[in-house]
Amino acid sequence: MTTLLIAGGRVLRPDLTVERADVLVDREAGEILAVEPNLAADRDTEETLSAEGGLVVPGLVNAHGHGAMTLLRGYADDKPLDAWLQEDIWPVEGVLTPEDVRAGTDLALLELIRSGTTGFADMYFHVGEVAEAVDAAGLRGRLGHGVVTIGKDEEAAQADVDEGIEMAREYDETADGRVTTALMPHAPHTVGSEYLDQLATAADDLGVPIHFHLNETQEYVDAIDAETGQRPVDYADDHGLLREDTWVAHGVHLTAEEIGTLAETDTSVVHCPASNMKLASGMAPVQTLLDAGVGVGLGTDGAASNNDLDAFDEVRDAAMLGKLAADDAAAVPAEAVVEMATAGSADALGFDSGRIDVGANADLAVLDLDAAHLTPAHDLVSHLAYAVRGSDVRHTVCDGDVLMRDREVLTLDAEAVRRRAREAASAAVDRVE
Ligand SMILES: N[C@@H](CCSC[C@H]1O[C@@H](n2cnc3c(=O)[nH]cnc32)[C@H](O)[C@@H]1O)C(=O)O
Ligand SMILES: [Zn+2]
Repeated sequence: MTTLLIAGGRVLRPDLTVERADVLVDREAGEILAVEPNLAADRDTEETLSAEGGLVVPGLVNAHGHGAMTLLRGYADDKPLDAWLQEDIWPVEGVLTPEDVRAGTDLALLELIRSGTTGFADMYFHVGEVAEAVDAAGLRGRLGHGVVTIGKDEEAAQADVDEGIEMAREYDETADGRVTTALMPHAPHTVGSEYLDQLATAADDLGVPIHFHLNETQEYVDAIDAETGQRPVDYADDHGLLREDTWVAHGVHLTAEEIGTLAETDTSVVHCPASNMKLASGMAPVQTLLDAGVGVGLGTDGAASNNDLDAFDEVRDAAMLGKLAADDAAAVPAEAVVEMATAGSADALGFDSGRIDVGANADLAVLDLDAAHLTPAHDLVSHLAYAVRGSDVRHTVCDGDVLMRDREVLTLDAEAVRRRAREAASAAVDRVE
């Protein structure tokens, strides 16, 4: 066994207390071996990371996004969801090559590592490229092909469903278990009902979870109502999409009955506050979801509706918007948002991560607390919720491997990644214009 020691700092524990402790990691198993004060390096210790003056936190988990949309960051802003997708985003996505998706995903992974995110969910296409990128960059990803059948003839629709199933089969449990998959119908109204049934059956066959956009805008809710006369949650439930391992994105426009059904079926909801604000989709009832016992995680959504992948921004936005939505400054407190971005998102994705504890995945980040905007330090959980930024991350570790040391990313050539993404983005835009 070889070990990695993270020494000299304070540690955020699963109960959100902070203690002085070192963290010892089994590199081969990718697991945390010990969390105790004064652990010394021994002959098994290959590497020591300094956490002096810092705080060791679980690597954040970004539970909803579209990685390669980094290529479209700043390409089209200030529009509502439907117009933005149909007029701007989908035309460019239509010309993206597998190499483009690789370049955009690499850029996303670079940004995630640099801001202390170690686990994420990705709904996109050319999933083979995404899986290879995640394997090489060293993060943990739950990946899927976003299936859309609306507006396609039967052959094309079936081909998209088949691709979703094939990708989930091919890449599940690859990259030493860091890459897992899910079946990802884009949304209840963009995938035909017979195809939803096929995907639900495939999820049983393959033993993988289901993920989709749910009740993101009033228009999305109205589309299902017009088609079926049902609320989308009932419709999704009738098609067997709501399960203990299902996680849905957004959940902005939900009735009390729908929230009850999500709780009963153990479906997790991933809140994406920045995307919801930017597209004016609405305010998710986050405190009501928490009160109902629904598992809640956090996501950035794609970089084109955010416009960055810094999960610490999302944590702060979730607390702010949660209070506004509940009209109550005590709603969605600091502890709740920190929990959502760590254990909440990890649980939603089925990762044994999101907690610094013996036996958990060694997915963690070390934050530098030595900064003007983090002074003084009355309460570090408050800082995590309201003041820390992704740029405060000093080291990032996933599965026992160091992905960033002293702000130098070790698994990606940052310069080359940015150059390739710039080139891919401008060539793609040139092809549509
Ligand atoms: N196979 C599909 C692609 C689906 S990937 C997932 C899709 O979700 C889109 N997307 C990004 N953000 C959002 C959102 O907030 N709501 C709904 N869709 C989104 C994204 O642009 C991407 O096209 C096709 O051929 O069109
Ligand atoms: Zn999305």
